[in-house]
Amino acid sequence: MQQKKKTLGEFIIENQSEFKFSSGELSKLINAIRLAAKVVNHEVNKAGLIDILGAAGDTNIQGENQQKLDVLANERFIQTLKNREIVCGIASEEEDDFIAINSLDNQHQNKYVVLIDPLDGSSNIDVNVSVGTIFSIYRRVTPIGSPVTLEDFLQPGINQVAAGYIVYGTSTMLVYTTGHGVNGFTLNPAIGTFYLSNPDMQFPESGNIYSVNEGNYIHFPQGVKDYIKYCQMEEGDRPYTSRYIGSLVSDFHRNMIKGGIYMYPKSSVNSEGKLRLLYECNPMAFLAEQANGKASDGFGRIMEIQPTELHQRVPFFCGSRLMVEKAEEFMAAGQ
Ligand SMILES: O=P(O)(O)OC[C@H]1O[C@](O)(COP(=O)(O)O)[C@@H](O)[C@@H]1O
Ligand SMILES: [Mg+2]
Ligand SMILES: [Mg+2]
Repeated sequence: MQQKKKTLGEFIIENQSEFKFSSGELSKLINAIRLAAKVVNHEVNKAGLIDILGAAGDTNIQGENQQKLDVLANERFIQTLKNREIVCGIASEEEDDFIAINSLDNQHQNKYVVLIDPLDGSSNIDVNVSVGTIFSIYRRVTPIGSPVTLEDFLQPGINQVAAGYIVYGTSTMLVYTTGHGVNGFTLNPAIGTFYLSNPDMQFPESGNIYSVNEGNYIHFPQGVKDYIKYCQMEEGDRPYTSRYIGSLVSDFHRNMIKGGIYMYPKSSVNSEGKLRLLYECNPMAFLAEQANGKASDGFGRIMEIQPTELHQRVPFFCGSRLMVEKAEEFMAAGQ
């Protein structure tokens, strides 16, 4: 049965023709991400057996204690991409600044930059709850042949050429889009091959799951408080069910399959929310929109925000279209 399913490698080649004047560079890049995903998956799976649990002892530019697995996943993805000389720059949650890839012999000839959240859901690493990796790919805006600059990274989400995530859960899946729908691939760990298990993934237009850290409730804007109350009221198809894993990738993945909304609003303690625009919100927004879902900062489209900083945060509302629109209504009313 599985053999009939297309492998990720086959899918990448078959879909290369979707890109006009394709040089195969994007295919090579997605292949490199596939490889790094398998390497990190292998490490994640044996987390309890080798010394990669717990804090690494440093803090990243977000002021967060880096977990050993944050650092390891960061190194694996960066090394895999560097070794293949297919990107001209990388930005990561775990790196203060972007990394310019200037290998001498190719004279800055590569046209893509990659932004990654190497390990998403870090608070869940030590407790064996599913975590993930998030990636976002842009074509550079500075001329090929010149060194990459910050400008190449500070692009609005609408410019993404590809985005995706890997979820290291009960099974390991790689889910991505190149602007032609969203497809999910499940890893067969026995042979190390990703198979197309979830073609053309779609958010149900609405659902009955809401995902938010209600521990922050008293700090939320009135609009969010009112929307949460709306979700909990006995009326129509409500109350909804509250599900919050604390890993954006896993909460998003579940809501895409079952229908639901994920929220990380701003609050009186996090003035811009917690999630990072460039390597968390934009890639998930691209996937959501490609799967008929919606992604907003509570008032407008995430992918139209013009970034100003590499690690900037934005409020995030993402999921089934009708649920995000309802949340936006409450945000507008709560102003
Ligand atoms: O513990 P909180 O404040 O609810 O935050 C959980 C959120 O923070 C994150 O862990 C942030 O991502 P990182 O783990 O990559 O820093 C999201 O995955 C998750 O949804
Ligand atoms: Mg994250
Ligand atoms: Mg992270």
